[in-house]
Amino acid sequence: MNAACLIVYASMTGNTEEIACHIGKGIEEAGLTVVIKDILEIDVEELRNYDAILLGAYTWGDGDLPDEFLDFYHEMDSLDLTGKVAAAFGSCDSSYEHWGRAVEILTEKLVELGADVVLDGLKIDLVPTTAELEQCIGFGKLFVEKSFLK
Ligand SMILES: Cc1cc2nc3c(=O)[nH]c(=O)nc-3n(C[C@H](O)[C@H](O)[C@H](O)COP(=O)(O)O)c2cc1C
Repeated sequence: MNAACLIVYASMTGNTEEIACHIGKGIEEAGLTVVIKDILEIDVEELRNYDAILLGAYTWGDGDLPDEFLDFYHEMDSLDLTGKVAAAFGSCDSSYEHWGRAVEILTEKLVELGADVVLDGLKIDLVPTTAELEQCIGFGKLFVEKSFLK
């Protein structure tokens, strides 16, 4: 397998970043290479270079995407993601009414642009526990299995 995999995340206090890194670990353990980028260091055009795209964001405001994700989110509309596999993830807080809504917003955008979303979005409450970090690794492995080992 030599599929190219990209993880893009937004993280204010580090939780979603930690989730991203562990999903990346799972993808690598499943045999693929992965590039992990902060939302602030990527241009939307780069998505064209990858076969697999995972987008991660914490939920902000009242069930919103983080502000730093908004430009990228709107610029994504110039892309056709048909033929690519994808998934979304993020840290959130179940004490809020719109729990992890950002994960759903990203999933909906990926579907709208034609990507094949192979897994339900992964929502982790606040700081991931050791068990949840294992779950993130498992999510990465399952993503590869569902995407490339069918
Ligand atoms: C002002 C504010 C608004 C938030 N709104 C929501 C929300 O609507 N839904 C939710 O699930 N979490 C919400 N959160 C919780 C964050 O998503 C949560 O703290 C998350 O762990 C932050 O992830 P990060 O470490 O990757 O930045 C909010 C947090 C803050 C500070």
